[in-house]
Amino acid sequence: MNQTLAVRTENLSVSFAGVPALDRLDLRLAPGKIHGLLGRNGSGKSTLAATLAGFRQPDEGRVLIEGSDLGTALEPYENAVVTSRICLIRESGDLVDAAAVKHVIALAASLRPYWDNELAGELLDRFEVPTNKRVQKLSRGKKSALGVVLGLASRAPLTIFDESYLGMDVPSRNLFYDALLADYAEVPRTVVLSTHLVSEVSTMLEEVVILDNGRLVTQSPVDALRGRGASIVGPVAAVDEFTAGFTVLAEERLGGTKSTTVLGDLDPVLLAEAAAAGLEVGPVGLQDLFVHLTAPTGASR
Ligand SMILES: Nc1ncnc2c1ncn2[C@@H]1O[C@H](COP(=O)(O)OP(=O)(O)OP(=O)(O)O)[C@@H](O)[C@H]1O
Repeated sequence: MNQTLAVRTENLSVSFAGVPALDRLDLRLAPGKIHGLLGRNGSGKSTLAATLAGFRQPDEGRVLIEGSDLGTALEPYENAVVTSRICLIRESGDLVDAAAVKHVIALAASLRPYWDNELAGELLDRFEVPTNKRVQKLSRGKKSALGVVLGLASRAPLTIFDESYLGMDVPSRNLFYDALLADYAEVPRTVVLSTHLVSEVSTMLEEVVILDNGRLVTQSPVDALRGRGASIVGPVAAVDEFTAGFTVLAEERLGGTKSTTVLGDLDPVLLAEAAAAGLEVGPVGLQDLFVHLTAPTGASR
């Protein structure tokens, strides 16, 4: 049985040539959940993923990995006890180009303590990755699929997918999401999905971390985040009247009907007013909140 791992960062900072890529991050990733690591290009997602996985040493602060079988919290950098429990799959794949797929799989099977070979075989079939081909002969999408297979079949207690599935087409990405959810239900583990395809993954996520320019914008359960706003749907005039004075995140019109997404908590009085005006109130979309929270300073929303 896998032990799931919890992750904590304290004042975590990483810089490149003096420019911070991660700036004093204090994070907590609860064990056994699917976390979304969201941020715009260059916000620090890959740097964070690599640092959590022990590929990179922090310049300041630290990463601590905690699990019931680890005893004390341990730092992952150059620590095989911890890194054997972590699998980071990056978009680059980190694959040996000249090796055949079957040899890549055999190597992973020999290195990964929680590896499930049956699952690997099933997934290779499902993603139609040819096992006799060399990695360098695979299309970008099939290379990504191979990365996804390695990540899922590793069944590592902390599994991080750093935009590793972006090279796959939509049906293949959907296959990945289904396979991840099914296997996660069978073998719970801590999963981090780094992405900017927020709307695509939003229903799978339980917690999100949003980065912007290396800083933590927010860390929150998805439900709490979605409660930070509301979408109001109904006749155009009624929606406009109701939403006047709110910060508007997004608007969409279809004929005489309008959907406006606003920031702010709707109290019971406002909810009653909305119902009386014939308006439907729903939670805010994660994508709209993400765009708002990471908009360049001064952008008008
Ligand atoms: N090896 C490196 N050398 C120099 N600068 C780097 C290096 N890696 C990352 N950076 C810089 O650190 C910052 C964060 O980059 P990072 O790749 O972590 O962001 P990201 O959120 O993963 O971006 P993307 O979504 O575009 O992949 C960027 O400003 C980037 O230019």
